[in-house]
Amino acid sequence: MLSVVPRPVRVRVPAKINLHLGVGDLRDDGYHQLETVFQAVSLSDEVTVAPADRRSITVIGDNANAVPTDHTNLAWTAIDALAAMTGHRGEVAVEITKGIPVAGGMAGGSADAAAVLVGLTRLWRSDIDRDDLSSVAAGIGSDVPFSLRGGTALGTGRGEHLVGVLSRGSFHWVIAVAGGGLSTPEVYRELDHLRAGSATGEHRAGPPDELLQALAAGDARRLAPALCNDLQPAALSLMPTLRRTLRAGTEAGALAGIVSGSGPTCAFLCDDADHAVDVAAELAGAGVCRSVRIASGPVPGARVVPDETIGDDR
Ligand SMILES: C[C@@](CO)(OP(=O)(O)O)[C@H](O)COP(=O)(O)OP(=O)(O)OC[C@H]1O[C@@H](n2ccc(N)nc2=O)[C@H](O)[C@@H]1O
Ligand SMILES: Nc1ncnc2c1ncn2[C@@H]1O[C@H](COP(=O)(O)OP(=O)(O)O)[C@@H](O)[C@H]1O
Repeated sequence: MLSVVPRPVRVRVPAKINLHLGVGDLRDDGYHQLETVFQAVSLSDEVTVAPADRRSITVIGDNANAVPTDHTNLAWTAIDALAAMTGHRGEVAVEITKGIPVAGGMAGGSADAAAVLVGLTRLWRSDIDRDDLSSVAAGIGSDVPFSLRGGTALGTGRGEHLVGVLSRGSFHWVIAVAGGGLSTPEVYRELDHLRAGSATGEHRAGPPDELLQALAAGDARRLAPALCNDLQPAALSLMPTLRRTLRAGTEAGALAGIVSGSGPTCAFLCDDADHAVDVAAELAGAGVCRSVRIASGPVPGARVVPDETIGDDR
């Protein structure tokens, strides 16, 4: 009998910035209660899944040698999770092209896991609805459901419970990629440590009401002062050079700068695309980061790339 080998499936998946990251108490399960507003931005990874005799992960692109290719890669966890759900053996070849900074606070590993879930659902012709896929995603990591969904969303719980947020138009960002990475658990631990040692009472983000209104209005000038990240002091404590990066971004004319998630990537909000080009050029000359990128958001979450568009700019 003639058997047809399914064609490889290519998925594009975005990075995220936390526009608001309110960190609450440490829970009994070791996670912190969050209130966060995610925005997916146009830095992306591309992940191809293909049938194979045995499982493999290869990683290419920016800083690829810092990414594991064994069971500690979140893409591997995602294969296990979907294979268990569908009864497949999980023998697939995964190729990841990194465009998202590694260990940068932009959810690069989560993005690859989300991309594998979308790619394998297509490759295996599985009939799984988005809600079920989102539950599988949450079991892999707190940020994975947002990488699936994309757009702009409010995340609660440990970040995995999402509701969409109204966001008008596009926002334009300059992204400063740092020379090294920061470990997410270490940054959360540092925050607990700073909070425990604070004699004057710790600062915690309030509700993101003003930020949500600025998003709905599509008003970057109103959004700028509303950006906030409770993890920022912890990231700055572990990597003090980030203060210079943040200062250089605002001196270069950005409306505001913020550490992205657990860092160390910094994101600078600009008025429009032309303004972002100007700020990026100035920041690149300041020598305060490894590389400078331009991005806009919101963009969609993990999506299969139609064959005819493969090779487009990412
Ligand atoms: C900080 C954030 C902000 O969006 O992203 P990054 O900056 O890392 O991309 C997220 O909370 C990271 O989410 P993610 O990277 O998926 O974390 P997980 O794998 O679920 O958890 C890794 C570890 O981070 C800590 N953690 C994570 C989420 C959370 N709400 N509270 C926590 O304390 C815990 O120590 C946990 O063991
Ligand atoms: N597919 C992946 N891409 C990047 N890093 C990964 C991946 N899978 C596992 N990791 C590990 O996760 C760590 C955090 O990476 P990443 O998800 O990019 O950052 P962050 O958690 O700051 O958003 C990396 O140092 C790496 O060891």
